[in-house]
Amino acid sequence: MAVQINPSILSADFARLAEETKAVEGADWLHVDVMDNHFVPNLTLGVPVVESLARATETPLDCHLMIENADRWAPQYVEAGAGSVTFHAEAAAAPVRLAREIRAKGARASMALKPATPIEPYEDLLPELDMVLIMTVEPGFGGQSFLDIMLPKIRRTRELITKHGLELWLQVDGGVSASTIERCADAGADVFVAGSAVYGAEDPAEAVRALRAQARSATATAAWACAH
Ligand SMILES: O=C(CO)[C@@H](O)[C@H](O)COP(=O)(O)O
Ligand SMILES: [Co+2]
Repeated sequence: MAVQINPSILSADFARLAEETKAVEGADWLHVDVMDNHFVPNLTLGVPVVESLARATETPLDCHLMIENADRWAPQYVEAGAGSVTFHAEAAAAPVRLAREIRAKGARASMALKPATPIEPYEDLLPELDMVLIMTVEPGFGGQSFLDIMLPKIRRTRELITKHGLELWLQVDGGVSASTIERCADAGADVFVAGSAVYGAEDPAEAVRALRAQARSATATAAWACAH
């Protein structure tokens, strides 16, 4: 099973974003946290910055929208150049219509769940998606501690993906580091967002390689992956 490591530029230096994208060359995707100070109590960046980032790097952009009114805004991030757009289930009025619109515009469609939102009500939506994001912290800030009470939700989500024979990716985001990534991989995650663990490291590109190696070896012995 392929694993992917997506550094979050939330932990990068926002005054040097173009250079910071180069510091993680070799990463699978660049994770871009969009926050509107309404859905979460923090404000980051919007469409114009995503347009500039898309021009500045060849690494595809994985935009994580922590914003209200996702139905209105998410398609604009595809137009801005994102290769994957994640909206929050809690912020989308019509998630099926939105996922179809994102795909029709040419990007991967992904849905995120806050820690208190269960996956089960969304089981029937999974075929409409390319990725599910299980938040392993409360969204809003980098550098928080990993919530290991989310591991059962990661396992249940992986079981649903397997049960329906789907190809969708399972992303985890929040507190993912050398000390937590193996538990996430063992539970069923295959796409790992890491902000402080990558940009806080002396050599961010080396941190990406090390996290990938750890995730790969944990996946190799994980029951969910061996059953494939
Ligand atoms: O979406 C978010 C936070 O809301 C994340 O993408 C963080 O940016 C991850 O940062 P670390 O927890 O890895 O430092
Ligand atoms: Co994020």
